[in-house]
Amino acid sequence: MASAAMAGLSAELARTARASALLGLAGAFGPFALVMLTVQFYSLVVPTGSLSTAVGLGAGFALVAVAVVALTLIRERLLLASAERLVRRLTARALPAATARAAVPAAAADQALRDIDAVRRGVVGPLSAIALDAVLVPAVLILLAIFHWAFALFAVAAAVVALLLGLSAERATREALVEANDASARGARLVADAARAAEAVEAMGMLPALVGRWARMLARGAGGLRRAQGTARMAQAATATLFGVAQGGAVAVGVLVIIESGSSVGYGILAGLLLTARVMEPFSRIGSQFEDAAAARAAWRRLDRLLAADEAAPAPATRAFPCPEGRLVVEHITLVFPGAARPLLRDVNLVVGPGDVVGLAGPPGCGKSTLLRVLLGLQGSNAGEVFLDGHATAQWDRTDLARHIGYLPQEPVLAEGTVAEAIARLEDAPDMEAVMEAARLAGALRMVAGLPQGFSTRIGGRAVLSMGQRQRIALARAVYGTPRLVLLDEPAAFLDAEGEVAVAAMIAALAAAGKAVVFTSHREGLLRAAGRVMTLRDGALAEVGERRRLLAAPAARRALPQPPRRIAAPEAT
Ligand SMILES: Nc1ncnc2c1ncn2[C@@H]1O[C@H](COP(=O)(O)OP(=O)(O)OP(=O)(O)O)[C@@H](O)[C@H]1O
Repeated sequence: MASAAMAGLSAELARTARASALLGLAGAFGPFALVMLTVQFYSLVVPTGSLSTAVGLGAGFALVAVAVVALTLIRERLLLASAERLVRRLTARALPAATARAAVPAAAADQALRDIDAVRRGVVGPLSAIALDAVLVPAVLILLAIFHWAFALFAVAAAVVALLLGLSAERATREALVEANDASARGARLVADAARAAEAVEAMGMLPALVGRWARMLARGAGGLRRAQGTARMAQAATATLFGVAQGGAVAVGVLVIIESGSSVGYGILAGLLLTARVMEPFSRIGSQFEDAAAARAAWRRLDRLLAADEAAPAPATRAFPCPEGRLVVEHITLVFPGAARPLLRDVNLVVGPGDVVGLAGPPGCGKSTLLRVLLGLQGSNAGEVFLDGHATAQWDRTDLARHIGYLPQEPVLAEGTVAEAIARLEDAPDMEAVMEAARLAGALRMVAGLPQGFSTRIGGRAVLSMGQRQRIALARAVYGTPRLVLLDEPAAFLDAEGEVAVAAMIAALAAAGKAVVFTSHREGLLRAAGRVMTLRDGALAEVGERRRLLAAPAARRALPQPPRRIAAPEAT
């Protein structure tokens, strides 16, 4: 299944290839002229010893050489510009598609970027140069025919043999090389995942098992790869031999031409030699490029599959909407992950008005984080819709919607930069007053003040922050600016009791300021900060009754009428 995006890119590449080929044809007059000048040198200067003719021919030679270099440079520029455009457009399409669909977005994005690079190398690498040089062949053949039809015929035969050799070797190695490349991409994904959990891998002795898996994955493609590489090398050696034989053959043809025409003109042989080499040259280079070609082809296929899946579930056209209140309405959301036996979310309905605080509880894996991702529009659903102030979030332009939303993901990953930049959502010139206000609200001011350079401390590199410190900065980022809807996934997961109190205070302050707040938590203490507590059970969202909530609170439990205490009878002996 070819994606429309890749079909469009491939049509654009074809246009670039045609333009480059035309430039190449124009450039073909260069080698043509160079051969003619070389031949003239032998026929005019060698017998007469005329210095002025030699100088004139030398000047002509230099002029033509400069023109050839200029044309080659223009062609290279054209290819580079085209590759750059291709990379830009592919990145803009493939990166969001990869991260939106993958279970581990960072690894998927990494793979997509590596694939884009492999495609780029395919466009600007030696393979495209060979293809473009091959378009010169007809021009050189015409030139050969001018000397003698026998040269042209011989060169055509030699080129056809070289081409057949290259194509059959390519066909024999193609699948194995593409498969090996896919296996290596899967192995790279495994390593990327492992690197993210490097400490757990080492601490729990999982390294040998991981290395074993990786080796098995590579071994699956290795047999085919070895055979393919063997075939490719043989084809390369055969082409090199053919190249040598063709050179000798051109001399033989030249000799035959001289004998047949009865002339003693030696320059015919020279021209034949030079031009036959020119015809054979692009074909002789094919053999060494199979692996790069397979890597580019495999990368292109993976990107094509990714974009085709993205196009099968197209993102609707979006626009900006006003968000004066921040009223969240969730209607009949149902979500079934592909391959799952049951829906993770089943007809979920929820209304969160300005100043409302909803706590989401439920056992691990029941779908709390996924529901938050659906509310954010990061995860689609099979049915139902999410509205903010009456506008479907699916139709909302993401950048515009993001201004009205604060989000704390479960894993507080922070981008490289200063603490202030991280809180200000990577704005180039953060509004320090707003940054400090967000940090104050998130209870992070004291912690940031204790960092070596306060808000200017760089995150990443050697400045390693604890999970708790990162979570506080990520909380400040969530409330930075003027979000109307704040969604927090386990906001106190990495904090101590004092931190939990600070988060509860932050939630209360957000509610007092009229923000709609939804947060997930396993902590009963924090859930008490919610006006309503909902649980997800078997995909259905239900409100926890007031009495059960109070029962969960130790202070309130004492205030409630207690059921008569039953004293356990001693066990019968
Ligand atoms: N993109 C996805 N594709 C397939 N399954 C997924 C995807 N994302 C999440 N799941 C599955 O959905 C289930 C719910 O995950 P989720 O993280 O929403 O649970 P949770 O209630 O937040 O759990 P916890 O309390 O442990 O954080 C899990 O079994 C998870 O594997």
